[in-house]
Amino acid sequence: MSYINIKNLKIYTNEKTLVNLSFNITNSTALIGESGSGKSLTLKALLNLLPSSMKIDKDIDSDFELNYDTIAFIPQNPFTSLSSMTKIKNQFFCSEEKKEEVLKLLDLDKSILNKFPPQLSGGQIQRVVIAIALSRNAKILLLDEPTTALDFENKNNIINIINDLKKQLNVLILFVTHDIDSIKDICNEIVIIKNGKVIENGLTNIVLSSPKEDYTKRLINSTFKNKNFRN
Ligand SMILES: Nc1ncnc2c1ncn2[C@@H]1O[C@H](COP(=O)(O)OP(=O)(O)OP(=O)(O)O)[C@@H](O)[C@H]1O
Repeated sequence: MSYINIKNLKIYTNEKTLVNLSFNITNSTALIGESGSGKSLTLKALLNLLPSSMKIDKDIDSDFELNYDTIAFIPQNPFTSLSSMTKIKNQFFCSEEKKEEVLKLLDLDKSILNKFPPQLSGGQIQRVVIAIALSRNAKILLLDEPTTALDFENKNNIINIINDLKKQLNVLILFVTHDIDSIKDICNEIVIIKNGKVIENGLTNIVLSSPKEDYTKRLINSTFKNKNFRN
């Protein structure tokens, strides 16, 4: 299995430090925090997409180069990452065999290749975006709140699919969300952040069953409340 060791990541402007943290991704890591805690900036730093007004100091060790080919980014709103006027088959850049192989992994029928994105459901679009990412043989999936825009059924589908992929493929996962419920079965490690700093981290089942910090307890409780509300 590959690894990414974020020894230090500091993101700052002339006025203040927004993110200053370190954590490892050795299998599947969830990055959890309330709004404004620095989740998106951390992802953008890994993708080299920070705005030019921000400065960055980073010391990252990994056993592969982090670039467009090795990082697959699954955005919060997958609709924006496909071209709506282009058939799905023309949004892949790989062999026909590879297309069929990744569609199968994502439980998508190959008839989808001849459709345009607006003809698909939100859950199908999400899976197509992941299929395209996997067709590039990415080594890490960066998932930015991938369940937020989905309804309850599609959300469960995508969680099951990510879980299956994790078992079948040798791919690292960094799953960013404020919804702890969606990661508890996927990510073996959890990193809780607040104001750009790590508050608590460790194995998911341990942190969730005996959180040390009040902030973590609050996040867990709010997830629990939301779950009751949704059901
Ligand atoms: N372009 C920017 N210029 C200045 N500050 C910014 C900029 N983008 C984000 N910030 C600040 O950096 C901090 C972290 O923001 P970030 O978007 O990473 O939070 P987040 O955890 O992803 O929140 P959310 O869950 O709401 O998406 C916040 O205080 C935010 O106001």
